[in-house]
Amino acid sequence: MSDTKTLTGDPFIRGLFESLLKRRLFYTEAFEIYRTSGSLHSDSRGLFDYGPPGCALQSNIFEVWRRHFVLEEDMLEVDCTILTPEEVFKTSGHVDKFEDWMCKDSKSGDFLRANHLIENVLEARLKGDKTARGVAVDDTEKGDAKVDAKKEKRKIKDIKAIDNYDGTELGELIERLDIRNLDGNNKVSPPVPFNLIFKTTLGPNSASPAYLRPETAQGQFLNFKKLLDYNQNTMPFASASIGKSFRNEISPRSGLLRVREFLMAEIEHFVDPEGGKKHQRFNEVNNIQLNLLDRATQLSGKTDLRNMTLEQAVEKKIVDNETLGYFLGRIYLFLLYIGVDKSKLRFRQHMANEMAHYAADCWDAELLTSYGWIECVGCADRSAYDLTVHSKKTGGSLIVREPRLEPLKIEEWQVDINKAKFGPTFRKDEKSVEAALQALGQTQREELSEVLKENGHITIQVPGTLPDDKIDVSKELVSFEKRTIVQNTRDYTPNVIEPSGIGRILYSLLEHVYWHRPDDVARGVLSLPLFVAPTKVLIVPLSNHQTFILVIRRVSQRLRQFGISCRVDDSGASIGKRYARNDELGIPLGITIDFDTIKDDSITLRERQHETIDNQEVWDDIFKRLPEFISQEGDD
Ligand SMILES: Nc1ncnc2c1ncn2[C@@H]1O[C@H](COP(=O)(O)OP(=O)(O)OP(=O)(O)O)[C@@H](O)[C@H]1O
Repeated sequence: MSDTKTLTGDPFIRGLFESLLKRRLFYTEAFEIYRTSGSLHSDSRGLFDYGPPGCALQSNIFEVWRRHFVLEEDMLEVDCTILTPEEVFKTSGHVDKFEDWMCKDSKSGDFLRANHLIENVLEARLKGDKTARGVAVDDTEKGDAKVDAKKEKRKIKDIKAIDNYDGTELGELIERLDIRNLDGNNKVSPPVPFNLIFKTTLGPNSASPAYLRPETAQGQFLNFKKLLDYNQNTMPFASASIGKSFRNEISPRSGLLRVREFLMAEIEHFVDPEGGKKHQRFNEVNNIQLNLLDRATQLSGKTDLRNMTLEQAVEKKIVDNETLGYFLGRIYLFLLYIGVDKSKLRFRQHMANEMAHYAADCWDAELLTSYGWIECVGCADRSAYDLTVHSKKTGGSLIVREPRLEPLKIEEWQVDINKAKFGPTFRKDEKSVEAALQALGQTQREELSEVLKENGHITIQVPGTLPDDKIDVSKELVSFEKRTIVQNTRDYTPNVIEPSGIGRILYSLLEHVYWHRPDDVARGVLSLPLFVAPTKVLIVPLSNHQTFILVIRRVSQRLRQFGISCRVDDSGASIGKRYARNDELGIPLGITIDFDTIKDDSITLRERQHETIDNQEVWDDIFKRLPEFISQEGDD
């Protein structure tokens, strides 16, 4: 657990905070009554239900996300299917590579994610936690093992090298440092790979394997051509999607931060790879100052943040390009808008070994929580990888064709096929042989034309042909010739910049806005900004007399007509108590209905904190009209 502070500088106590969220039904563990009855296996963890304030908060955050990104940037929103046939995830690489390394506790049978286990044990050892000491460490007491733990921890935690360790490397560390399960100090098995995607089948005959998507991105890539047409063939453009994703996390132990079913909001911004990936609106964010933890700093083993403007970061090539920089700026503005604490936000660049091999650059917006710095939004330059692999696999065109301002003349080696003889010679293999010839690069074509001249035939690789995937093609069937080609159009596969995240933001935001009054530690306050607060107004009547009931009904109806959510607390508790109780729900405004209200329609309006309210004019207008809401005249 990381030692974080609340808004008021008090130590953050996770137990109290989580009890508030559960007590006020922000969320609850799914199937809880089955779990408490003992009839569920512990493997069913990592699944949660949101209650009324959790749902409202989530949908308000989405609403802001939609307005901030989709509407503001004119993005093309899609809602793609979750169930995905195996072919798609085989091509994208998820079936083979979407894996984490897993160990098993030799006694309890618990499964543990190997890299997290090592990180947690080393961190605990460095804090002097005796239960985290394996036998080897006990033997050497303060000696080498502690030094080892320090050295390894720095390498692993700060340089994030461990994210790319393979099973052998993780196994070697576990063995050498005698890493054991923190829960019970039992030895663990050597790590084995575990694929995180949930498998199922489509249709009754189970012959069509499918998966629940672990990200929303692939659906957006597969619809690229249609979206480009919809966008009247204009580049650049972005698609966006909000929806559920599923990952069979090995050990979902960090509450809402690591769950098996979560909401994802992903943007795929398609951009021309030529011209330095400039962004037309970069000037709108270039002065934003970000706290960056760049690759070079991490390589030197440090975690100092570099504060600089986005303009400087892109100029110095710390951030690879303007488009990536633009989205970092937009993510920053979004996070601050919904109430994230600026001092607990940093942007961390991925180390080369953390990124997918095709990624050009990648940054995570990380939020400081009691679980440490948590990746909440990833922002990656995925290059042209996904569109290229899907296009290669299916033959479908996922490219942009643009008219050239000036026709381009180029000399190119062409493949000429003698159609009349080709078919009868290769029969069923005709298409594959032709495809293999057309797939030859310029240099290969030039070399093979020489071979053809000398030997009268060439041998080429054609996958799937007998006996050994190799085919002889004679000079009667094919020839190579260099010709000048005039190109009036330009074809290219766009690169993709992808900001992705959302589920983890909700929990981290709640940690950031949580605090308690000095005299009431058990009762917390959630200082959520007005626009994301689940309920906007608390109505507190001073009496339960019939005349009050009518006024309360009228006020709450009027507020709802305006789309303003409200909640009435007409319990007998004191006003102060009632406000304090509802501060736990993050309600920013309160209306007290008192005896003056009955007499002259006046009300007392309470603002939880004298904070600046976003969109001040709208609220000024509402405040001005509040008396009107409660006046008799407007009564139906
Ligand atoms: N198990 C999860 N629970 C909640 N949100 C998640 C989970 N896994 C990923 N996310 C969210 O999806 C975003 C993109 O996922 P990405 O694939 O980059 O995560 P990751 O690097 O695999 O995460 P980790 O290494 O922590 O497992 C993350 O920034 C995070 O907001």
